[in-house]
Amino acid sequence: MSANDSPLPFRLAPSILAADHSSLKNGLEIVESLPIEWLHLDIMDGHFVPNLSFGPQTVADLRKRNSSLFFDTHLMLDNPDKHVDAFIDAGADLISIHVEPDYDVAQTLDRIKSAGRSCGVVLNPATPAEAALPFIKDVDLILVMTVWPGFGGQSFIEDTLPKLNLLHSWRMERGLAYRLEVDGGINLETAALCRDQGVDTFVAGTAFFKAPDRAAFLKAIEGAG
Ligand SMILES: O=C(CO)[C@@H](O)[C@H](O)COP(=O)(O)O
Repeated sequence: MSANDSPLPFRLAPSILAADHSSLKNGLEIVESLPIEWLHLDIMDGHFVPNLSFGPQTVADLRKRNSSLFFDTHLMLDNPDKHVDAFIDAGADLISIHVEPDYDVAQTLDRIKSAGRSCGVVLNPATPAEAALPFIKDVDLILVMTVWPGFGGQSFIEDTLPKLNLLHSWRMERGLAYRLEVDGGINLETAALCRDQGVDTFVAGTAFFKAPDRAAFLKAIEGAG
């Protein structure tokens, strides 16, 4: 075990954004066919990020399929406070909200927790780790974007690695148990770089859904690093 090993078990969260949107049910079943606990759901508003994806109805419909997957829901919205209740009602297990827009982040995290759901904060590539500091005692997860959010299939930004290291050392020093998650350009090589910084939770869209052998990919990424 290296000094940078996470205290938490590995999780792969395939991003359903990279699945065929004419049948997200099929995407869900692909993930369920493997020993994977988490599913990542990317919600984009076309304002905070330059793309649109899907909304609470889609999350609710996927939830209705009686999936036991943990719905790791990433809100890329200008006004997460206005929409968070809809995602709670839709059955999201964890809701992560960005710290960059102008709204009451602490109050919105409280709403998520009061509904009995897990909560997280998200940092864009240029947002310093310090922006998460006011919330680190209250969150279950910190998500570091390793690409600019909005689109799948982008290249990993290596400048984010020191931020991961800092967020990992803060949780170790303070005895905190938040997960450290990365999202964007994650493949076997970049996952290993992140694992070296203490990351335990890996979102993968393209690398997972386009893998010729997804079971082999899962095994390899679990051992990466
Ligand atoms: O949130 C986002 C993009 O904004 C991500 O979840 C991407 O969907 C990850 O896709 P890949 O980079 O793995 O293709």
